[in-house]
Amino acid sequence: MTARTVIELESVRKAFGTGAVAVEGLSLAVREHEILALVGPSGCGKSTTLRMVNRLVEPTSGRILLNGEDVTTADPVALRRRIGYVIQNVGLFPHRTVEANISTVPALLGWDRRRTRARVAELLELVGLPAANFAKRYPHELSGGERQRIGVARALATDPPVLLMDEPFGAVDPEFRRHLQTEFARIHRETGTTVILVTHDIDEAARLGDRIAVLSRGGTLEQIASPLAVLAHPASDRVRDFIGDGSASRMLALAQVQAADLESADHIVQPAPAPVRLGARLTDAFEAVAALPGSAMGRVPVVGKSGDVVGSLTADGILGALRRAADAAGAGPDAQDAVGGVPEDAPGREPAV
Ligand SMILES: Nc1ncnc2c1ncn2[C@@H]1O[C@H](COP(=O)(O)OP(=O)(O)OP(=O)(O)O)[C@@H](O)[C@H]1O
Repeated sequence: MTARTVIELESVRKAFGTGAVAVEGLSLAVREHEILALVGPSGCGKSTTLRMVNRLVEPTSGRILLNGEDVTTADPVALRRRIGYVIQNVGLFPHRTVEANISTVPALLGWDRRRTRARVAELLELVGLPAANFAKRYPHELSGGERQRIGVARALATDPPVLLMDEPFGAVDPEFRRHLQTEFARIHRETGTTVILVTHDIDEAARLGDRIAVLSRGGTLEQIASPLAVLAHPASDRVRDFIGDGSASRMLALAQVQAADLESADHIVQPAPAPVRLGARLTDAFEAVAALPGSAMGRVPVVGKSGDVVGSLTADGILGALRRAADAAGAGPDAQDAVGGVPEDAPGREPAV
């Protein structure tokens, strides 16, 4: 089945008055419910691309369609109410409470108090900041991470079908950033909103993105594919340079232990070491094998859903699994989607957060 396209950019170009061409002939399609991570080096046109979707920036030429409708002919205010927007440092109104901040768009739409209050409570619950503790606070009474989550709640207030996020976790320290990414992956699973996420961080893109679009200078699309396909088969030297080192460890975090990677359970030395689950991330399997005592002969048992041992795994098996995942990513439908086009549905995967 082919996923529905929600946002489509057709040969979009943006030249600023200064003569700077931020985006040149960019075509890409964003599928319903996916997180498309837009990555690339500083100044390659990521933010400009995002801001053209909600008309904070007007394209010089080309078309941008939202559910098949040309956004350049839509009323910009009405358009922005249908598209949530989250930026670094959030931009909460400092003199308004959390509740009032989240209620901004519902108030503009004339929602009554009861409906608005119920929605605020629901959203605060969703982002893990219960209304009883947080609704009446002011932004300066929150940590940076809490403000960021309020920004997400505010952007989701009227349940927009599309969410644009520009470096949403950029302002928080790396450890908490990881936590917010995990939280956001959960929120996304619950809401199913279609998301374009701008980030310069390939790890964030690989963790959160269903697909990654890699741009190079001048808003040129180098590759659009699943995280595994981008890591295993970079489409150009520019993509390779952008990804840098560490692809193998990133791929370990994305690929899973599958039945095809297992050897017989007969070779497991007794007493059996703690098992790894079928479907676990290869990173977890790798750590389990690395932590084995010498007596285990480098082999961990693997259990299925019911907890029964279904086979065993060694370091060689993990390498084989990594190769299989890389090959599958290269052969998958997304691999053909090197530049533009509307690829077929990718197989669903659990976020690697
Ligand atoms: N309002 C503007 N006027 C003139 N040039 C601009 C304007 N906004 C962006 N640019 C230029 O367009 C190019 C793309 O900028 P953009 O902010 O979209 O890049 P980016 O990939 O989001 O960068 P970063 O990762 O550093 O935020 C840059 O060369 C930038 O200087």
